[in-house]
Amino acid sequence: MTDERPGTTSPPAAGHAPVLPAIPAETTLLAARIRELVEAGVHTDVAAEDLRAAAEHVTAATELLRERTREEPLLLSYLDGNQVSVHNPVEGPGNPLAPPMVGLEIDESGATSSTALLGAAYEGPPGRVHGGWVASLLDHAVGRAVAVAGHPAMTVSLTVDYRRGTPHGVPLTINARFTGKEGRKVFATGEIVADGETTAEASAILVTY
Ligand SMILES: CCCCC/C=C\C/C=C\C/C=C\C/C=C\CCCC(=O)SCCNC(=O)CCNC(=O)[C@H](O)C(C)(C)COP(=O)(O)OP(=O)(O)OC[C@H]1O[C@@H](n2cnc3c(N)ncnc32)[C@H](O)[C@@H]1OP(=O)(O)O
Repeated sequence: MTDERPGTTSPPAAGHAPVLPAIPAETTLLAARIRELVEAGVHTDVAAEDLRAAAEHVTAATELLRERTREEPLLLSYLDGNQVSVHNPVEGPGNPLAPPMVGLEIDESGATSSTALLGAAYEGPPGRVHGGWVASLLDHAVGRAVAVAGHPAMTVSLTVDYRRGTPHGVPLTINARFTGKEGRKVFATGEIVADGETTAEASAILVTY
């Protein structure tokens, strides 16, 4: 498929996702606006006629976006400079589902750290982030950590200990590190810290591909 959007690379060779020199600002902008829409949608208390009017605006936007679509799997569509899909659902700046997880600090021991701020749309228990999303953040973080360590792999086992509620609306720090390798099995741990307290910990087994 040929892509004629400005700022994108030429079409992908088979099996290789093109790397964007820079993610088009409009891609990030649209995802950010949709995130705001979702957050407004779960908080709103406007009258029924206003809900209906808003729904019509959203329908118009959806129809505009559907005018031209891509067919290839999202992970293989575009990668950013860090080799993560622009549309990854955890950190993809172009995916409104992604909170997104941002930044990737790597210390001298290889431990990784990123941040995320999840709004009320991610609520599970009252005032707290849904446990599935807590696990998603940790799954992604351990995947990132083993890739950074030179062993890209897929998670086959993820054990999450929910120590205390992970608050929404509060910046979260997500730490992860590669801890070892045995044949194709790669081991990693992760944790989420909010307000200086660890809210969840994970240990993971991943398998190289
Ligand atoms: C997916 C990425 C593609 C390309 C990405 C490109 C660039 C990426 C760069 C950086 C990445 C950065 C961040 C990552 C971000 C996003 C990626 C998405 C991450 C996920 O979202 S990921 C969560 C979901 N994940 C899955 O969707 C996996 C489903 N799964 C499978 O697709 C198969 O499972 C497979 C193919 C992985 C292995 O299958 P297989 O047939 O090749 O291997 P096999 O079964 O033989 O296992 C080999 C050894 O692992 C042991 N083993 C297996 N399972 C175990 C378990 N549960 N517990 C303990 N040990 C286990 C066996 O006992 C054996 O051990 P031993 O060698 O000692 O005998």
